[in-house]
Amino acid sequence: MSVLSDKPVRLYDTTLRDGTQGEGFQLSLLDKLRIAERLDAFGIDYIEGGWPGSNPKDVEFFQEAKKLKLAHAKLAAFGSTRRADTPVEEDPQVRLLLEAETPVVTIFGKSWELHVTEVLRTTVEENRAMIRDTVAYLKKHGREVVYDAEHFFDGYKDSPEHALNALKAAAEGGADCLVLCDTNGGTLPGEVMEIAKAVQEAIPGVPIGIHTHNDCELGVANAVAAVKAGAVQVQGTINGYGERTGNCNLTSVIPILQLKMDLKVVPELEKLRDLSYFVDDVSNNPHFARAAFVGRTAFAHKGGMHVNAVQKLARSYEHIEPGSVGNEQNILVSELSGQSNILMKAEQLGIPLDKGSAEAKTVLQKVKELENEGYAYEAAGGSLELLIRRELGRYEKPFELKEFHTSFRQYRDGHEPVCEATVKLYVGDTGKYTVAEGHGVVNALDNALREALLPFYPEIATVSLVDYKVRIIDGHDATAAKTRVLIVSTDGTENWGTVGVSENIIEASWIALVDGIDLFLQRRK
Ligand SMILES: CC(=O)SCCNC(=O)CCNC(=O)[C@H](O)C(C)(C)COP(=O)(O)OP(=O)(O)OC[C@H]1O[C@@H](n2cnc3c(N)ncnc32)[C@H](O)[C@@H]1OP(=O)(O)O
Ligand SMILES: CC(=O)C(=O)O
Repeated sequence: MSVLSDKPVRLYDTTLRDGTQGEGFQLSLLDKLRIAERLDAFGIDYIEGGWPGSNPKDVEFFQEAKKLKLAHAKLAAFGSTRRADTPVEEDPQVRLLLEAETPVVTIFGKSWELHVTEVLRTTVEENRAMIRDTVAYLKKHGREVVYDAEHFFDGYKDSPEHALNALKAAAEGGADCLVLCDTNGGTLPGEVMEIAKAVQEAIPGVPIGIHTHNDCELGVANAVAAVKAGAVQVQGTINGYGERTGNCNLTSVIPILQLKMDLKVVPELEKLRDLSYFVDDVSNNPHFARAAFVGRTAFAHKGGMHVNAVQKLARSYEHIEPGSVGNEQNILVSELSGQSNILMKAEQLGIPLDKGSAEAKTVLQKVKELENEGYAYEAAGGSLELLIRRELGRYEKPFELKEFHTSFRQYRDGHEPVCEATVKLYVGDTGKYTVAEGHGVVNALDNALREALLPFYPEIATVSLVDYKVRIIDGHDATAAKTRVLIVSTDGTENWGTVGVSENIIEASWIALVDGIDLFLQRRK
């Protein structure tokens, strides 16, 4: 028995085809092959690799993909029906579909009369013949044929009779699955459910699938509605990449099917977040922090009341156990915190702190005062740690700063401009005064600070800056606007964020910079 036949719902991934129709999502041949391997390892049932009739990369993909050792997934080549008035055996695009030599071929065809007459500019009879002929031809060549009924819901709403007749043509040709597509993404879940049921009554015995787009932010909801109505194949993309606002997000629909609807679709759901990050990384796209299930903030608790509750019982504010999708709980500290947030952060630092203690209240009050001045500790865990350490007497000053100075020199002879910084500090009784240049003022300050500290703390050579962000915070009550600088430092193993706020951008940068080094030295102690 096929591994797939055990599954209540099969997952059909089109990241490599419809995903690449999305703006900003491009994949090289190697990227496609790597993603295909990962999708297979994760337990995706069908991987649509591309459209061989579209470009040489997709032709090559199917050649190269033959060398992949896929353990579970079936590869699908995607294309359209034959063109109007062209015999199917003479259609070059259909020939390329066969030459891809995949076990599965997916073709799309028109369901909406408007598209038949206005876009294809042919008759409804010829459209049905195009669908029937192409499916039958591919079946004759031994392929499993998935039929994507483009614009099915719009077509059905316009004329149920026409849309069903077009779909029947695919069933007559022998299609293995009829996939109802919400191509323009404008259909609502109730409509999807109703129409999916009507299709099964009109064409009994042929499995149906669902392919949705996210134009109304309903891609996932519509796929779930179709499954509830009997669909057994769900098409979508990892992280919802795809044309316009994207496709049904498999990264959301998979945990919904598995955890909420009790339909086991993948063997190791806890690998979901890694897969999501992998596809972002390979396509060089930033991770979407607020993504459901897999986003960085999906289980981040900020409000004091919530943190208090999750400390007692995680599920009081978590709809699933974060680890079940490979994610984790994150407690944020901010002006919205209560003592519970501070206690949890202190516990993570290994510092015992009691609720109601003077120390807990002092730290909380300090955080709220500083956030009111413009500090933001959410992304600056390093500065927060320093604040807690200082307030709780777990801090030893590694150096005493006396002064710093920066300059920017622009030459008139075409010489590159130069940024220079000086730093004067003391480590114990020993004073140090250094001068350094840099590509910018912050870089020059960073260089001068390191040069001053290196003789005392050679280990800071491993620390470098990985991110620098500036934000202007509005002035209020007749105060001037302030600058908030967030810096992320790394020692190659761990990253930590620090924050500085001042009316002066250089001073704000300096505060964040010094905190970054200071924290590293505190932790070493
Ligand atoms: C809903 C979907 O996502 S379907 C997938 C859409 N994806 C893509 O379009 C990406 C890949 N596309 C391509 O690389 C190119 O568009 C190609 C190679 C397929 C076609 O390129 P060209 O031959 O230059 O045609 P062009 O793209 O300008 O127009 C598409 C043609 O296909 C025809 N066509 C559209 N849908 C279908 C269909 N289901 N069956 C047959 N022909 C179709 C159109 O009528 C049009 O032909 P016409 O201008 O003679 O009327
Ligand atoms: C087939 C397809 O990609 C669509 O209808 O959106």
